[in-house]
Amino acid sequence: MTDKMILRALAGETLPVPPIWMMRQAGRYLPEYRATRQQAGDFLSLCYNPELAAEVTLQPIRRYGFDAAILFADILLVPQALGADLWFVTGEGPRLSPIETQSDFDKLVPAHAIHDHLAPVYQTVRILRRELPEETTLIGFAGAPWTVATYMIAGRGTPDQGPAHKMRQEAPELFEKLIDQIVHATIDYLSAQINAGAEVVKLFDSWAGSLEGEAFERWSIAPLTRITAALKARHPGVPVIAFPRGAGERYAGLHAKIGADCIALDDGVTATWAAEAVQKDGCVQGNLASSHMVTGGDALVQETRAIVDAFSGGPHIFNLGHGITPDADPENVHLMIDTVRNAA
Ligand SMILES: Cc1c2[nH]c(c1CCC(=O)O)Cc1[nH]c(c(CCC(=O)O)c1C)Cc1[nH]c(c(CCC(=O)O)c1C)Cc1[nH]c(c(C)c1CCC(=O)O)C2
Repeated sequence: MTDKMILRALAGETLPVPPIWMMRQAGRYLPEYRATRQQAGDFLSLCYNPELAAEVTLQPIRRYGFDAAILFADILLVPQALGADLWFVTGEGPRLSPIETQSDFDKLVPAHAIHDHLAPVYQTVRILRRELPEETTLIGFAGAPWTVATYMIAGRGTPDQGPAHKMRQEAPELFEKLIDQIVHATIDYLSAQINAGAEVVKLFDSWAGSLEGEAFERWSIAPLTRITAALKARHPGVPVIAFPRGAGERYAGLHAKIGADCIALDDGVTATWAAEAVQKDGCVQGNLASSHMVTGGDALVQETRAIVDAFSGGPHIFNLGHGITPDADPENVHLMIDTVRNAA
């Protein structure tokens, strides 16, 4: 039996104090992150510099003693490894060469050919397994196919994922080929992260909520299920966390459908509802609104306690409902952690 709290929760154990980590815990709200990012030059150079990527991964562990570290990288490294151009525009976000036609798609490399490009990421994982404290779990991750496809098709972030919705409706064969390619690349990528030392993997489907009805099942849940099944076949015993953000009531039943060990919840659902509807099937992660990391105070303490309390009857990993934002106050993170660890 492992001593690592995150692995115990993922195995279905109800713990007296939930383990805790935070999405985007290595990020711009931390002065030490901003300093290392500047040393690297820019965000992508930081992602591909194993020593510095490991350093920023470790910073929030040193500062806060979280129970898990998440590999520092980005979901858009996979499209880049598949052959898309990728760059970040300061203050605006990512830009990629868009996939609009069959001939754009034909220029991508095969899924198995991504590893040379992604080798620095695997090296970051190896460094982290050496450097992390014994009690800290290392989480690897990738974007889910639907979310990754929304960026590849539009060539940027979009408010409504319009271009991807248009392609799935108007060029379904091309869209399906693209999803398939990302499914295969993601299986290989996460498998390589696990071989390098990742102990848990998480799939981020940040835009799952924009899919409705049958499309949600087909383009969010089915790819998550395929990836999870393939990873379970190759790496039995390595837990998978699935995060179909914005699923709302459709979070119910997802453990069984996806075959995931844990379902990560955003703050669009209440903890009391999710304890009944989702946690009854297995471990849940979440779901404090990240705005509390900006505003702090009594509201943060009350809401943190309410979430810990609602999920206290089953396996739970405390987290935010989405990533911490650059305007967050690092002191509020201490307040959240102290509240979680003293609330039980
Ligand atoms: C959609 C998405 C992306 N990246 C990611 C998602 C899915 C989760 C989510 O919905 O937030 C996931 C991600 N991005 C990053 C991580 C590292 C691990 C972590 O600390 O959580 C993870 C897990 C680092 C990052 N990825 C990015 C930053 C900020 C870059 C910087 O330092 O300037 C970090 C720390 C940049 C990024 N990367 C992406 C966008 C849209 C942006 C720009 C928006 C922004 O600036 O916050 C794509």
